[in-house]
Amino acid sequence: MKKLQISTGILRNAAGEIFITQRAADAHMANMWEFPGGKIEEGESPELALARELFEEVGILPESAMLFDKLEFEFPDRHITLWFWLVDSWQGEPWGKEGQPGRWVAQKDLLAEEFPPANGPVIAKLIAQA
Ligand SMILES: Nc1nc2c([nH]c(=O)n2[C@H]2C[C@H](O)[C@@H](COP(=O)(O)OP(=O)(O)OP(=O)(O)O)O2)c(=O)[nH]1
Ligand SMILES: [Mg+2]
Repeated sequence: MKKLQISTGILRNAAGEIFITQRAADAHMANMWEFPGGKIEEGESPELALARELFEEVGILPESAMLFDKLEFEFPDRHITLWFWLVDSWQGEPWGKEGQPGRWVAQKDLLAEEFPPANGPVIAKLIAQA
């Protein structure tokens, strides 16, 4: 079974909105919306992976990151550990740098059905705290 560690950023602006992006049609969890992020590479810390992935995918440099949740999930073909970082300060303006659609959503309006099943608990926690 493939084992992956993933670092993702919950980018939240001063209005309490979160920037989410849509996964590609040919990717695992195709077309689902997600918190930008990706695989932690060999020898890389979760924080460093977060900064690298956020720059690659949405063009921002995080200035702070607080671990909000860490979840394990078993897909039929892989076991993933997801690190969800709350980022409320960054340099730049997030956009779909890899051509992916992106949008701001009020924290209370996040919809679990739009995200991969692994995100269920973190979406519930975000809504509860909105
Ligand atoms: N980025 C992100 N990935 C998520 C979320 N929820 C969730 O189940 N995943 C899963 C989907 C993928 O199996 C994995 C993330 O991999 P990825 O495709 O983003 O990896 P990556 O950016 O490094 O891209 P690549 O190397 O495959 O090109 O985690 C989420 O909210 N954000
Ligand atoms: Mg990614």
